[in-house]
Amino acid sequence: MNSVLSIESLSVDYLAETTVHAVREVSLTLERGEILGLAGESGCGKSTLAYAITRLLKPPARITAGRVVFASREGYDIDLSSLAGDDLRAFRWDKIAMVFQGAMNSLNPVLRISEQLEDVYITHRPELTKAERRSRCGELLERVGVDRDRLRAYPHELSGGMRQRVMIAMALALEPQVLIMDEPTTALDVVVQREILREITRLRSELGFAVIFITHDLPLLLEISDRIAVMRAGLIVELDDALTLYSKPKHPYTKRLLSSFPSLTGERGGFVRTGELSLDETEQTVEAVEMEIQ
Ligand SMILES: Nc1ncnc2c1ncn2[C@@H]1O[C@H](COP(=O)(O)OP(=O)(O)OP(=O)(O)O)[C@@H](O)[C@H]1O
Repeated sequence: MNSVLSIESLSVDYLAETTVHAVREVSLTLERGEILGLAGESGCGKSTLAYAITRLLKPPARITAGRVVFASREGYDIDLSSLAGDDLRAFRWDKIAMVFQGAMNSLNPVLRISEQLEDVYITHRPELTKAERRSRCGELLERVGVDRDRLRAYPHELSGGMRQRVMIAMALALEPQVLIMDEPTTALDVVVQREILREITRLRSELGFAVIFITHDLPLLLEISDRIAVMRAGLIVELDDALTLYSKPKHPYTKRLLSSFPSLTGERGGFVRTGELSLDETEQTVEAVEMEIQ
């Protein structure tokens, strides 16, 4: 096993009027380069887990037990609870980056894309010259499928899909080893969503980072994930490779979740059963939707 992240018996409470046990003794290992899907209905604790991993939780949330350990490529372990302040901020961008659902709306409206991307390098790679920064920003944008001449654009001049790609570019700027994506494409239309997902799976093969991909959209997870964890009421109730989870679900809740997506039981679920992420199939789906739109 070659894991990059170990989550060990992690528990998170919200100390509100009544205490909510949002995450309960969750243990997970993320393998280097894998896409791990995290599925479950609204309120089951997916986002809380993501925030807890990256130590972005704010009161009234509190980690009450457990730890998260990052295994560097160089062979040393970092217990995230030992980091604070600047070290934690640097770690977050450098090693583990996050993309949220509404991320595209967090671009600064009065700054050009180039300035916002360059800022990442000014802060985290101060040794780079201006010319090196410029060229890296151009490469970054092209990597996520956006033309480098869009560097001069302001956020409002880009579509939602493009802005979300810019956010993904920004998350990848320092070549992190783990990318946590919480509903990163939910706000986008289906065609754009498909294109971005394809980009993410391609970049993962190219750059070798691991992904924790969070969504309530189980069919989508079955397509893109190597393994899937099903979460319910703060607990991981089942964790298996995507095909086994689909074809031989063990937990009654997983069965119920699967049966709540008719597309998985009808003909269109066929591609999932092959166990392969077929880009042709994805293409067909995109084409079908494009036809519908016309
Ligand atoms: N600030 C808060 N104060 C109190 N309880 C909270 C707070 N934030 C979340 N919770 C509770 O914690 C539980 C887990 O919420 P969380 O947002 O992590 O779930 P989720 O699976 O990500 O849901 P969604 O898919 O809707 O984002 C829920 O019961 C929620 O009501």
